[in-house]
Amino acid sequence: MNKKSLNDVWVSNKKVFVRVDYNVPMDKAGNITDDTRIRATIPTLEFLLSKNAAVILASHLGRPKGKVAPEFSLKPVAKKLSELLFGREVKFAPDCVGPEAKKMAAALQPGQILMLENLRFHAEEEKNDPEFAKQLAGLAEILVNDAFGVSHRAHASVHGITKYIPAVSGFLMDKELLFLGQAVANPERPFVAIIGGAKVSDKIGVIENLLTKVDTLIIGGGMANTFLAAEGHETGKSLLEADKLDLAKELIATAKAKGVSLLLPEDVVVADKFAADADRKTVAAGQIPAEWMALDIGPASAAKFAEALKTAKTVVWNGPMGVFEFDAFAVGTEAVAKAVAASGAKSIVGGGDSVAALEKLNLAAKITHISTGGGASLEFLEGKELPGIAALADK
Ligand SMILES: Nc1ncnc2c1ncn2[C@@H]1O[C@H](COP(=O)(O)OP(=O)(O)OP(=O)(O)O)[C@@H](O)[C@H]1O
Ligand SMILES: O=C(O)[C@H](O)COP(=O)(O)O
Repeated sequence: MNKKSLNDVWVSNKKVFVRVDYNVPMDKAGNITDDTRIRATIPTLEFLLSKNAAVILASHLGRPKGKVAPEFSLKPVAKKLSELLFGREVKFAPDCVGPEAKKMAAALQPGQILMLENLRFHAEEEKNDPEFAKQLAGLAEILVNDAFGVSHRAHASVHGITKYIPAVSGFLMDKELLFLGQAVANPERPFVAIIGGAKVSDKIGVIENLLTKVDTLIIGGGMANTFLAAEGHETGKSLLEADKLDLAKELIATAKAKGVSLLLPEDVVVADKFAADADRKTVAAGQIPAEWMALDIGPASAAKFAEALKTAKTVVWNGPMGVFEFDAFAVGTEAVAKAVAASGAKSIVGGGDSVAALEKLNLAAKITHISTGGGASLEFLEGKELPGIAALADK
């Protein structure tokens, strides 16, 4: 990449504004249920602290819509970070701008960490407001952007701020760009992509772009129904996007024209209602009964997909193969998780559900790269320019 990274700049004894994506899931009691995004930034933080930088951390959490909302406070995140740094103090500023934040940032000493309160408590963050961006920039001398997960948003803390202080990527950002970048620009072949999840409409761009790059495209999950219907199959009460049938037909034709092997489910697990305890049976993809709905891929599909993954050298996976939240319909997603892990390919996985399946099966360690980006990794795979990355300083 022709962008400057943390290794290219002098940070010793400097005040460094580190934008992270600590938008982590929490339960109702405010406990962090998955700290992956926090742990993923530790290498950047350890490096900065070892260089005696004064670290000012900023993140958003949730979508508080520009208003102060205590349930979206980053305070529990500061506590968790302190634990992950073996008890090192993480100071906490009650706001990300204003006199208190300014005072605390000014007083911060080399080797200390200060976390600012949720950036999205100010509507100006999402509006990319120049004055707000200037205030954030005023707290530090340089921006280290380690927030890959938010790099598809042109927000003040990742975009506007770079007009006032130089911006470089952190090590997590570097890692994301390296693995995702290599997969789309220079994949070792065969390159197999697995796309699942609820709707085709969410992932049209990704499917279109991947069709120009992959050798095999596997489609599962709810979105597969629209493709099955496009091939003339009856899909009963399954989730179906009738307005995307022509598009699905076009995508099938594009795959054919490009010589991409497009794999759709050949059998599905159908349910008599959308419920964890629904009656279920496995049927051929072409024989979904009128009153039933497909909620998972069947065993023959899982075996077909696993076969394609066996020889893969690069795998990209996003989205579950079925209604993974219900144990009875998580079998297909788990079978794909096992096949991706066993493939020995360079594997890149994004999307909360796919990662959760891998973690449940204790297979996450077998994956080459688990992306911390949801929407950001999808937009990257679509081939879009991400504003947070475009704004980094050129080399
Ligand atoms: N056959 C199906 N019918 C209805 N819903 C389905 C089906 N298969 C999968 N889903 C649903 O798709 C949802 C996930 O789709 P989504 O596109 O959000 O996936 P994702 O990219 O992995 O996103 P996330 O980051 O939230 O995991 C799950 O809630 C799952 O229940
Ligand atoms: O979780 C994410 O994908 C990022 O933190 C971005 O969050 P957003 O979709 O609310 O901008």
